[in-house]
Amino acid sequence: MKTAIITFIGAGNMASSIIGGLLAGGHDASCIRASDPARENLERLRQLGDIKVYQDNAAACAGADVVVMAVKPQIMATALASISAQVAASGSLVISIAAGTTIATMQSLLDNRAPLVRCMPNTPSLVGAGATALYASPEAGPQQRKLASAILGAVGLIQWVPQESDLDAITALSGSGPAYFFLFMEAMIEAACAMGLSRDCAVAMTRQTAFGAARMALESDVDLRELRRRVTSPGGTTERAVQCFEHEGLRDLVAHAMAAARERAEEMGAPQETPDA
Ligand SMILES: NC(=O)C1=CN([C@@H]2O[C@H](COP(=O)(O)OP(=O)(O)OC[C@H]3O[C@@H](n4cnc5c(N)ncnc54)[C@H](O)[C@@H]3O)[C@@H](O)[C@H]2O)C=CC1
Ligand SMILES: O=C(O)[C@@H]1CCC=N1
Repeated sequence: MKTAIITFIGAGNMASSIIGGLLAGGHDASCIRASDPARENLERLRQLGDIKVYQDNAAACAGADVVVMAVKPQIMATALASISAQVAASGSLVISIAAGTTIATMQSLLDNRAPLVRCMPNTPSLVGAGATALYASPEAGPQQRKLASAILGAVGLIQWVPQESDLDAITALSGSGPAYFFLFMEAMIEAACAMGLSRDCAVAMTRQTAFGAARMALESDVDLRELRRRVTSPGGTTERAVQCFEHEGLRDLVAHAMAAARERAEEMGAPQETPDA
């Protein structure tokens, strides 16, 4: 089977991580294209491999098997308009990684029944440890779903979801999730410094603890509750801290914060009201 020609519209952080993953997985660099108005971003991408770079979105899409939309949501309408003719002519699969922009919005902007995949990756894709959920429009066939799996699977775990609205919950979970863990780590570091530890020591110990806990959560054959139980000696220090978290409403707080994130994802996906003339 011939190597798929994949065009990235937008050459920022997420595009660069996915391209890095594709190249590391052996995808032929000459079959990867990226288009961005910012020349310095294209130059940065060229350091990853000998990919083709463009400052003209339409030219970058001609003959592409897949077009990955990796621009900010507010740029999406302009960017899709710039490629709609080429996408229609080539029958390209369009994959969007933008938060909020729905399949219906994209299809209306592309002005055809283009096969589409919408997905929600996260920033750990930058280190090959991403978690991406995907949803396909009915027009996308099995081969195109397989291609999308291969592209996003190059930077970590992938999970197909059965309905588009699931992506809003995924955004609240794994899309925004890295920030929740960073916030918790920041709070631990601040508490440790307040106890008199040096900042360097607090940062090093917090980072390694997060890394070790994440590895155990991924690699252990027991569930999270059992892993937690094994740290918690009866009558000991962990028990005291966990009681404090439970009594002071950590679970409710997490549920509340994730509901707020999902609500925002839904707002971003809602059709924009046009002001009365
Ligand atoms: N940062 C995150 O945690 C996550 C971001 N996303 C989504 O990924 C998308 C990209 O995010 P980043 O890579 O972080 O943004 P970024 O700002 O690093 O990259 C966007 C790129 O688009 C380029 N651009 C602007 N106008 C353009 C146009 N008309 N045509 C082509 N390129 C254009 C910019 O020059 C920039 O290089 C966003 O839609 C975001 O919602 C999805 C999941 C997680
Ligand atoms: O904060 C945001 O809106 C985007 C989507 C998920 C992560 N960053």
